[in-house]
Amino acid sequence: MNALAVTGGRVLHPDGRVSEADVLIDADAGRIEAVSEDVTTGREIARTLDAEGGLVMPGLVNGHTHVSMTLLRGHADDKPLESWLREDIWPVEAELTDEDIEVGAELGVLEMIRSGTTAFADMYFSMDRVADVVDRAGVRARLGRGVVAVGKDEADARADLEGSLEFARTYDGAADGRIRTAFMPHSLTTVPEGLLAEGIESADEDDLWVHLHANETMGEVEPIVEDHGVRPLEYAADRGALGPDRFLAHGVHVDDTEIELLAETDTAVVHCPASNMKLASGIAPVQHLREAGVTVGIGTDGAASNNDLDLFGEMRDTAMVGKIGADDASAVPAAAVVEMATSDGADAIGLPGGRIETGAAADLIVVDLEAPHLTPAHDVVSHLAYAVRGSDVRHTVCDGTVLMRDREVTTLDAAAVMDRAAEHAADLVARAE
Ligand SMILES: N[C@@H](CCSC[C@H]1O[C@@H](n2cnc3c(=O)[nH]cnc32)[C@H](O)[C@@H]1O)C(=O)O
Ligand SMILES: [Zn+2]
Repeated sequence: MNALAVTGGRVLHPDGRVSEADVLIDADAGRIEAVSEDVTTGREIARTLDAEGGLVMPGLVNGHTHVSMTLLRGHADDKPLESWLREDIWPVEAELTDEDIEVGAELGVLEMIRSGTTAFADMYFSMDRVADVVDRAGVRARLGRGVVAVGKDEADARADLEGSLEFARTYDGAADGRIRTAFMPHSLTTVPEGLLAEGIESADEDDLWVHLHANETMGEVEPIVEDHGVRPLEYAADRGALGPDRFLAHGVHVDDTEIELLAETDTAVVHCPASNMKLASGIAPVQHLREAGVTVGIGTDGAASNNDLDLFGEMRDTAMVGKIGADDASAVPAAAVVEMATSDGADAIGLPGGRIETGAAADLIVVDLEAPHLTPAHDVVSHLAYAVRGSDVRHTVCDGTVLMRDREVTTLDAAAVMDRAAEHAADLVARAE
């Protein structure tokens, strides 16, 4: 066995307990072999990661993003979804080249590795380039090409749809299985009903997952109710968009019947609190969704509506806005938020990881707990939800491979990635003006 040992720290167990333990990893198999005190005794250990003064926990799962949008970080702020997309984002996205997308994905993945995210779900264009970055950087991802029909003629919209299915078929299982895919219609209002139903039927024939934005703003809910006389998620269910191998981003404006429908169909929701606050979309009923038995993950959404990809910030936002939304300070407690960012997130997007236990995927991080803002440590789980920042992550491991050691990313050249991204972003915005 090519043994990697994470030693000297405390471990966050799947039941939320924290205890002193080492973690033994089979680096070739990408699997956790043992979680116990002193895993090194009597064993030949090829490499060690020092977790002294730190917490070993599952790598975080960013359940919904558009990773290459890092190039648009800070480009257009302070607007609601519809006008933000149409007036600011889509015109710039029309100028994106394949290389821009690759460079933006490198920047986003670099940021995620440095803030403890080991898996993410991504919807964007030129996804072969994003897949290449995921492969090189060593993270795990569920990737899909977004389908948008608005502003396109029938032939172009159909080509977009075929492209999404084709990408999903071709790349599922790539990067030694670290890449999984999905058919990704953008939303219920940007893809017409015929195309939506047809695309989902084709996806089902090939056992592909499905991911879309749903019930993000009232502006998306109202036209569906007006045109079809049903709530958006009833409309979605009738077109095959709900089920255990599907997940929705946002789910902000969902009523009781829709929450029931999500639970019955075992459809997961990825909550994106920062994006929902920044675009003033509304407050998702996270406590209510969880109580109804819906699997809820957490996502940053794109960097243009966040504006970072730090899932620790997102955990804090999830707890805070969850309480305001429920008008109850005991709603969405720290432990729930940690679950949503780890095991529930992994389940929501259907990737391995999210648990530190024997037999689980070796996707884990070490969080440094020795810092003023983390002192005293009455309750480590509380710190994870409320006080830890992405910059407190010391090491990041995915699929048994060390992606960051002592804050040094090993799979990407951080300085070069940042330079290239800044240059491409400036050119991109200049072209669009
Ligand atoms: N093939 C499609 C690409 C769609 S990718 C996904 C899209 O989602 C957009 N997006 C980013 N954040 C959000 C959000 O919060 N809600 C809805 N769409 C978003 C993003 O800008 C991108 O255009 C096309 O030809 O247009
Ligand atoms: Zn989105």
